[in-house]
Amino acid sequence: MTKSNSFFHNLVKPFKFNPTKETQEEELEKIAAQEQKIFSFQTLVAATKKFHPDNKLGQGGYGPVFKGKLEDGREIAVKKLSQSSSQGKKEFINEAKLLARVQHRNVVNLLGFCGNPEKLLVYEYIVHESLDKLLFKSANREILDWKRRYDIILGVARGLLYLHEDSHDRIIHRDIKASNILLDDKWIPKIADFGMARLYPEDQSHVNTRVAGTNGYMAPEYVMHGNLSVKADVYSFGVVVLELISGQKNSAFNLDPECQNLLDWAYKLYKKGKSLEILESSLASSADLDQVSACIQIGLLCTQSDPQQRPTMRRVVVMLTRKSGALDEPSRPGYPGTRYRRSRGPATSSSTAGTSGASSSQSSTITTVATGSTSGFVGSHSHSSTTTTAAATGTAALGGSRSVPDRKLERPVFVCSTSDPHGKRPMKIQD
Ligand SMILES: Nc1ncnc2c1ncn2[C@@H]1O[C@H](COP(=O)(O)OP(=O)(O)OP(=O)(O)O)[C@@H](O)[C@H]1O
Repeated sequence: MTKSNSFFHNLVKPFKFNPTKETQEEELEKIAAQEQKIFSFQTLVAATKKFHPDNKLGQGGYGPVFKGKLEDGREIAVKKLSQSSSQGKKEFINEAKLLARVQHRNVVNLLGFCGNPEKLLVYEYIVHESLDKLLFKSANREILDWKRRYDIILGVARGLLYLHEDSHDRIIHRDIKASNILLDDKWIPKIADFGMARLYPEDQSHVNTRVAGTNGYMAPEYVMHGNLSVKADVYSFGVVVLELISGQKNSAFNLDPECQNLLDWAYKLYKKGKSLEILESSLASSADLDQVSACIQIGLLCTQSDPQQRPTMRRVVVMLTRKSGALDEPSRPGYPGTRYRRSRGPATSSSTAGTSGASSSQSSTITTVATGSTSGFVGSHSHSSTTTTAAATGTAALGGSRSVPDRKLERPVFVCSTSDPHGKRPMKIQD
């Protein structure tokens, strides 16, 4: 049955089977709610057994996530947005409706939402949950053999390409990392948390506490200058690629004391022609070594210091899927604290797309930082729980490192206050 047919069927059904006027109206309301993806609070309370702690899947920066089951049997994940946002109910619903239209095989499906009395988002439940749990916290990581890891790399690349170029409202994710990649029953990766900040805009007064990304995944130009573009996502994607290949977490890397982090290590080995040494040993039997070395090179291309040199996601997908052909030589990876030199030549069309607000933000945001304030970042293995914030006025900028007990701020964060008063609010890409 087509969608419009099913809508018509639903519309006439109550008149057929429910004789009283009240019930007809109730039914119609229900249908309208269904079509608009609005869930009642009671439905979600019942589905999660009153948000029972046993049903808690995890705690993210925006609030806890609970597993639930709807009356029709569908399993759901309900994200409870914590209360501190001043966003009105109407705006929330508008934004949620917009995001509900974002649909792609590699992006988590937002089933709907509830705006009152609490703000809740309802997602399809993804069986294998997040990649970080399997990759970094599980004794069962061999389950992710090379084929699965390669498919995850390709799927995430396609999902990001969709968000950047093909969705109705093109989106920069800003927080691509292993815990925001969920794996379904067929191990298909789904990007989660896209557009979260659209639903959760920050008050000006909260701007210096807004989570803007996660240590180890944030591109240097974003951390140091507040320059946000699609290339920041490309960078984070590159980190995830190298993490998937090595089984090492970039922000907790400690295998080689001479290397600051995983990227540094991968690049060093690459330059010596030994890049395959980063491959996790459990993958040795399942790996296609040509594919692995191509993926390492792509990971390094994505994490290059100069955002203009990084490929677009479209180019990444092409590189991942073509059978042969030489790849570009990656230059040194960047990470917060390193300086990068902009390439002098004209920007390619791909690299300029989406550099929203970059130039205007640069001067006022963090001139002091740009000259190399590095505290809290270099040597990420020794700073994995450092939090970095910029003052709302934009004067203190980087360098202030502190540990904050609040889960929301547990991770190192940076807020580019001048360029982006809404903190993590995802940017629409300029056409
Ligand atoms: N749709 C889903 N299906 C299954 N599990 C989910 C789903 N959404 C979230 N989870 C689980 O809930 C946990 C918390 O998710 P959430 O996205 O809120 O936080 P996070 O990504 O860990 O951190 P942050 O919000 O700080 O980025 C995830 O790690 C994941 O395991």
